[in-house]
Amino acid sequence: MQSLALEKNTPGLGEMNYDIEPEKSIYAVDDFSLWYGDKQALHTINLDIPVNRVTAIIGPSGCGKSTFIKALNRMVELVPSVKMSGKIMYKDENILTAKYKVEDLRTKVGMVFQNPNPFPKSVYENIVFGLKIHGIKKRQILDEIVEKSLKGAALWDEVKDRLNENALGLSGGQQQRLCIARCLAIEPDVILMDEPTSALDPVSTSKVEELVDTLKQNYSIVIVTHNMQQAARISDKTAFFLNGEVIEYDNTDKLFSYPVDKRTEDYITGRFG
Ligand SMILES: Nc1ncnc2c1ncn2[C@@H]1O[C@H](COP(=O)(O)OP(=O)(O)OP(=O)(O)O)[C@@H](O)[C@H]1O
Repeated sequence: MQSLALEKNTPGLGEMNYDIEPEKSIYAVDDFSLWYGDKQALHTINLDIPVNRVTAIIGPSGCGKSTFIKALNRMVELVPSVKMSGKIMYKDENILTAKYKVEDLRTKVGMVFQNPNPFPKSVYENIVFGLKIHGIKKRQILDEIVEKSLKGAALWDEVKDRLNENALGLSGGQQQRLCIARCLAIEPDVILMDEPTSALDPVSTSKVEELVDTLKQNYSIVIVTHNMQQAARISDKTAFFLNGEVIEYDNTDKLFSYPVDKRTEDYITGRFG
Protein backbone atom coordinates (compact mmCIF):
# COMPACT_ATOMS: atom_id res chain seq x y z
CA MET A 1 0.00 0.00 0.00
CA GLN A 2 1.39 3.39 -0.91
CA SER A 3 0.27 6.40 0.96
CA LEU A 4 0.92 10.08 0.94
CA ALA A 5 0.29 10.15 4.64
CA LEU A 6 1.46 13.61 5.36
CA GLU A 7 -0.37 15.33 2.56
CA LYS A 8 -3.59 13.73 3.63
CA ASN A 9 -3.29 13.60 7.36
CA THR A 10 -1.63 16.65 8.66
CA PRO A 11 -3.89 19.60 9.09
CA GLY A 12 -2.13 22.84 8.41
CA LEU A 13 1.12 21.46 7.04
CA GLY A 14 0.38 22.64 3.53
CA GLU A 15 3.03 22.58 0.89
CA MET A 16 5.91 22.06 3.31
CA ASN A 17 5.63 18.29 3.01
CA TYR A 18 5.56 17.85 -0.73
CA ASP A 19 9.23 16.94 -0.81
CA ILE A 20 8.71 13.96 1.51
CA GLU A 21 8.90 10.58 -0.18
CA PRO A 22 5.72 8.51 -0.08
CA GLU A 23 6.11 5.65 2.38
CA LYS A 24 4.55 2.23 2.59
CA SER A 25 1.93 2.08 5.29
CA ILE A 26 0.99 -0.85 7.46
CA TYR A 27 -2.08 0.95 8.82
CA ALA A 28 -4.19 3.58 7.15
CA VAL A 29 -6.55 5.13 9.69
CA ASP A 30 -9.38 6.85 7.90
CA ASP A 31 -11.85 9.24 9.55
CA PHE A 32 -11.77 7.15 12.71
CA SER A 33 -13.83 8.33 15.68
CA LEU A 34 -14.47 6.62 19.00
CA TRP A 35 -16.90 7.19 21.84
CA TYR A 36 -17.03 5.83 25.38
CA GLY A 37 -20.79 5.92 25.88
CA ASP A 38 -21.81 9.47 24.96
CA LYS A 39 -18.32 10.88 25.41
CA GLN A 40 -16.26 11.22 22.26
CA ALA A 41 -12.62 10.35 22.91
CA LEU A 42 -11.25 10.38 19.34
CA HIS A 43 -12.34 12.75 16.57
CA THR A 44 -11.98 11.84 12.86
CA ILE A 45 -8.42 10.58 13.05
CA ASN A 46 -6.58 10.28 9.74
CA LEU A 47 -3.15 8.81 10.16
CA ASP A 48 -1.04 6.38 8.17
CA ILE A 49 1.47 4.27 10.03
CA PRO A 50 4.59 3.44 8.06
CA VAL A 51 6.10 -0.02 7.71
CA ASN A 52 9.32 -0.77 9.58
CA ARG A 53 9.45 2.57 11.30
CA VAL A 54 8.85 3.76 14.84
CA THR A 55 5.81 6.00 15.14
CA ALA A 56 5.44 7.89 18.41
CA ILE A 57 2.12 9.10 19.78
CA ILE A 58 2.54 12.04 22.14
CA GLY A 59 0.17 14.40 23.90
CA PRO A 60 -1.05 15.40 27.35
CA SER A 61 -2.86 13.10 29.73
CA GLY A 62 -6.35 12.17 28.57
CA CYS A 63 -5.81 13.21 24.92
CA GLY A 64 -6.61 9.71 23.63
CA LYS A 65 -3.18 8.15 23.07
CA SER A 66 -3.96 4.83 24.76
CA THR A 67 -7.41 4.71 23.26
CA PHE A 68 -5.90 5.13 19.81
CA ILE A 69 -3.21 2.49 20.21
CA LYS A 70 -5.73 0.03 21.67
CA ALA A 71 -7.97 0.62 18.67
CA LEU A 72 -5.16 -0.60 16.42
CA ASN A 73 -5.52 -4.13 17.82
CA ARG A 74 -9.21 -3.74 18.71
CA MET A 75 -8.44 -4.17 22.37
CA VAL A 76 -10.45 -1.04 23.06
CA GLU A 77 -13.58 -3.06 22.32
CA LEU A 78 -13.17 -4.75 25.68
CA VAL A 79 -14.84 -1.63 27.10
CA PRO A 80 -18.55 -2.41 26.61
CA SER A 81 -19.69 1.17 25.99
CA VAL A 82 -17.29 1.74 23.07
CA LYS A 83 -18.65 2.83 19.69
CA MET A 84 -16.52 3.51 16.65
CA SER A 85 -16.91 4.95 13.17
CA GLY A 86 -14.58 5.25 10.19
CA LYS A 87 -12.01 2.72 9.09
CA ILE A 88 -8.78 1.26 10.33
CA MET A 89 -7.16 -0.37 7.33
CA TYR A 90 -4.51 -2.92 8.21
CA LYS A 91 -2.76 -4.07 5.04
CA ASP A 92 -5.76 -3.04 2.95
CA GLU A 93 -8.38 -4.72 5.14
CA ASN A 94 -10.68 -2.82 7.44
CA ILE A 95 -10.19 -4.41 10.85
CA LEU A 96 -13.37 -2.80 12.19
CA THR A 97 -15.74 -4.89 10.10
CA ALA A 98 -17.63 -7.71 11.78
CA LYS A 99 -16.09 -10.27 9.44
CA TYR A 100 -12.51 -9.39 10.38
CA LYS A 101 -11.42 -11.95 12.95
CA VAL A 102 -9.87 -10.33 15.97
CA GLU A 103 -7.90 -13.53 16.69
CA ASP A 104 -6.14 -13.11 13.34
CA LEU A 105 -5.26 -9.56 14.22
CA ARG A 106 -3.75 -10.62 17.52
CA THR A 107 -1.29 -12.91 15.73
CA LYS A 108 -0.10 -10.01 13.60
CA VAL A 109 -0.13 -7.23 16.15
CA GLY A 110 1.62 -7.69 19.49
CA MET A 111 1.31 -5.34 22.43
CA VAL A 112 3.56 -4.32 25.29
CA PHE A 113 2.06 -2.46 28.23
CA GLN A 114 3.18 0.19 30.68
CA ASN A 115 3.77 -2.23 33.52
CA PRO A 116 5.63 -5.40 32.64
CA ASN A 117 3.04 -8.16 32.94
CA PRO A 118 4.73 -11.56 32.63
CA PHE A 119 2.65 -14.56 33.62
CA PRO A 120 3.60 -16.07 36.99
CA LYS A 121 5.29 -18.93 35.15
CA SER A 122 8.81 -19.75 34.06
CA VAL A 123 10.67 -17.57 31.58
CA TYR A 124 10.33 -20.40 29.05
CA GLU A 125 6.59 -20.84 29.60
CA ASN A 126 6.03 -17.12 29.19
CA ILE A 127 7.44 -17.25 25.68
CA VAL A 128 5.73 -20.44 24.56
CA PHE A 129 2.33 -19.73 26.10
CA GLY A 130 0.80 -18.16 22.98
CA LEU A 131 2.45 -20.70 20.70
CA LYS A 132 0.95 -23.61 22.60
CA ILE A 133 -2.48 -22.01 22.30
CA HIS A 134 -1.89 -21.98 18.56
CA GLY A 135 -1.14 -25.70 18.67
CA ILE A 136 2.66 -25.61 18.45
CA LYS A 137 3.77 -28.34 20.84
CA LYS A 138 7.00 -29.83 19.47
CA ARG A 139 9.72 -29.24 22.03
CA GLN A 140 12.49 -28.63 19.51
CA ILE A 141 10.47 -25.96 17.69
CA LEU A 142 9.49 -24.30 20.95
CA ASP A 143 13.13 -24.31 22.12
CA GLU A 144 14.21 -22.62 18.91
CA ILE A 145 11.52 -19.96 19.14
CA VAL A 146 12.36 -19.28 22.79
CA GLU A 147 16.01 -18.71 21.98
CA LYS A 148 15.26 -16.61 18.89
CA SER A 149 12.69 -14.45 20.70
CA LEU A 150 14.90 -13.87 23.73
CA LYS A 151 17.82 -12.98 21.46
CA GLY A 152 15.53 -10.65 19.53
CA ALA A 153 14.60 -8.93 22.78
CA ALA A 154 18.27 -8.66 23.84
CA LEU A 155 17.60 -10.82 26.89
CA TRP A 156 19.03 -14.22 25.98
CA ASP A 157 22.46 -13.75 27.55
CA GLU A 158 20.90 -12.65 30.82
CA VAL A 159 18.38 -15.47 31.15
CA LYS A 160 19.66 -18.43 29.14
CA ASP A 161 20.59 -20.22 32.38
CA ARG A 162 17.34 -19.23 34.10
CA LEU A 163 14.77 -20.40 31.60
CA ASN A 164 12.97 -22.53 34.16
CA GLU A 165 12.91 -19.88 36.88
CA ASN A 166 9.80 -17.87 37.60
CA ALA A 167 9.68 -14.76 35.41
CA LEU A 168 8.52 -12.69 38.36
CA GLY A 169 12.04 -13.09 39.78
CA LEU A 170 13.50 -11.02 36.93
CA SER A 171 14.15 -7.29 37.32
CA GLY A 172 11.51 -4.87 36.02
CA GLY A 173 13.59 -4.08 32.93
CA GLN A 174 14.18 -7.77 32.25
CA GLN A 175 10.46 -8.46 32.70
CA GLN A 176 9.64 -5.79 30.13
CA ARG A 177 12.11 -7.28 27.63
CA LEU A 178 10.57 -10.68 28.37
CA CYS A 179 7.18 -9.23 27.45
CA ILE A 180 8.72 -7.96 24.22
CA ALA A 181 10.19 -11.44 23.62
CA ARG A 182 6.73 -12.93 24.25
CA CYS A 183 5.44 -10.59 21.55
CA LEU A 184 8.19 -11.57 19.10
CA ALA A 185 7.44 -15.28 19.58
CA ILE A 186 4.18 -14.92 17.65
CA GLU A 187 6.11 -13.27 14.80
CA PRO A 188 3.89 -10.22 14.48
CA ASP A 189 4.22 -7.46 11.87
CA VAL A 190 3.43 -4.71 14.35
CA ILE A 191 4.39 -4.08 17.96
CA LEU A 192 2.24 -1.62 19.88
CA MET A 193 3.89 -0.19 22.98
CA ASP A 194 1.89 1.78 25.52
CA GLU A 195 4.40 3.73 27.60
CA PRO A 196 6.72 0.71 27.80
CA THR A 197 9.42 2.39 29.84
CA SER A 198 7.46 4.55 32.25
CA ALA A 199 7.84 2.00 35.05
CA LEU A 200 11.55 1.39 34.35
CA ASP A 201 14.79 2.85 35.68
CA PRO A 202 17.03 4.85 33.31
CA VAL A 203 19.36 1.93 32.50
CA SER A 204 16.48 -0.40 31.67
CA THR A 205 14.82 2.41 29.72
CA SER A 206 17.84 2.88 27.51
CA LYS A 207 18.05 -0.89 26.91
CA VAL A 208 14.44 -0.93 25.76
CA GLU A 209 15.05 2.15 23.59
CA GLU A 210 18.07 0.49 21.95
CA LEU A 211 15.97 -2.58 21.41
CA VAL A 212 13.20 -0.60 19.72
CA ASP A 213 15.76 0.85 17.36
CA THR A 214 16.94 -2.64 16.41
CA LEU A 215 13.46 -4.11 16.15
CA LYS A 216 12.25 -1.60 13.60
CA GLN A 217 14.32 -3.39 10.95
CA ASN A 218 11.75 -6.17 11.09
CA TYR A 219 8.67 -4.71 12.74
CA SER A 220 6.47 -1.65 12.51
CA ILE A 221 6.35 -0.10 15.95
CA VAL A 222 3.85 2.32 17.44
CA ILE A 223 4.82 3.72 20.81
CA VAL A 224 2.81 5.90 23.16
CA THR A 225 5.06 7.98 25.33
CA HIS A 226 4.76 10.85 27.77
CA ASN A 227 8.45 11.43 27.37
CA MET A 228 9.16 13.81 24.52
CA GLN A 229 12.91 13.23 24.66
CA GLN A 230 12.18 9.56 24.18
CA ALA A 231 9.93 10.25 21.20
CA ALA A 232 12.63 12.47 19.70
CA ARG A 233 15.33 9.84 20.33
CA ILE A 234 13.67 6.73 19.03
CA SER A 235 10.88 7.55 16.61
CA ASP A 236 10.87 8.29 12.91
CA LYS A 237 7.44 9.86 12.91
CA THR A 238 5.48 11.57 15.63
CA ALA A 239 1.78 12.31 15.99
CA PHE A 240 0.75 14.98 18.47
CA PHE A 241 -2.70 14.33 19.92
CA LEU A 242 -4.78 16.88 21.80
CA ASN A 243 -8.35 16.44 23.04
CA GLY A 244 -8.82 13.36 20.87
CA GLU A 245 -7.58 15.00 17.67
CA VAL A 246 -4.37 14.69 15.69
CA ILE A 247 -3.01 18.20 15.71
CA GLU A 248 0.17 17.47 13.82
CA TYR A 249 1.83 14.43 12.30
CA ASP A 250 5.22 14.57 10.70
CA ASN A 251 8.74 13.23 10.58
CA THR A 252 9.97 13.39 14.16
CA ASP A 253 12.94 15.66 13.53
CA LYS A 254 10.72 18.10 11.69
CA LEU A 255 7.91 18.06 14.23
CA PHE A 256 10.31 18.76 17.08
CA SER A 257 12.39 21.34 15.19
CA TYR A 258 9.77 23.16 13.13
CA PRO A 259 6.30 22.46 14.48
CA VAL A 260 3.68 24.04 12.27
CA ASP A 261 0.83 24.29 14.77
CA LYS A 262 1.17 26.64 17.72
CA ARG A 263 -0.37 24.01 20.01
CA THR A 264 2.34 21.52 19.06
CA GLU A 265 5.00 24.10 19.74
CA ASP A 266 3.48 24.96 23.10
CA TYR A 267 3.35 21.29 24.06
CA ILE A 268 6.86 20.33 22.99
CA THR A 269 8.32 23.38 24.66
CA GLY A 270 6.59 22.44 27.89
CA ARG A 271 4.07 25.29 28.04
CA PHE A 272 1.33 22.79 28.90
CA GLY A 273 0.78 19.09 29.50
N1 LIG B 1 -12.80 2.79 29.79
C1 LIG B 1 -13.12 4.08 29.65
N2 LIG B 1 -14.39 4.49 29.89
C2 LIG B 1 -14.73 5.79 29.74
N3 LIG B 1 -13.88 6.77 29.36
C3 LIG B 1 -12.61 6.41 29.12
C4 LIG B 1 -12.17 5.06 29.25
N4 LIG B 1 -10.85 5.02 28.95
C5 LIG B 1 -10.49 6.28 28.64
N5 LIG B 1 -11.54 7.11 28.75
C6 LIG B 1 -11.54 8.56 28.49
O1 LIG B 1 -11.11 8.78 27.14
C7 LIG B 1 -10.23 9.89 27.09
C8 LIG B 1 -8.90 9.44 26.50
O2 LIG B 1 -8.27 8.56 27.45
P1 LIG B 1 -6.90 7.82 27.13
O3 LIG B 1 -6.61 6.89 28.27
O4 LIG B 1 -6.94 7.25 25.78
O5 LIG B 1 -5.89 9.06 27.15
P2 LIG B 1 -4.30 9.07 27.23
O6 LIG B 1 -3.85 10.16 26.33
O7 LIG B 1 -3.76 7.71 26.96
O8 LIG B 1 -4.07 9.49 28.74
P3 LIG B 1 -2.83 9.14 29.73
O9 LIG B 1 -1.64 9.80 29.10
O10 LIG B 1 -3.22 9.78 31.01
O11 LIG B 1 -2.70 7.65 29.80
C9 LIG B 1 -10.13 10.43 28.50
O12 LIG B 1 -11.04 11.49 28.63
C10 LIG B 1 -10.54 9.27 29.36
O13 LIG B 1 -11.14 9.70 30.56
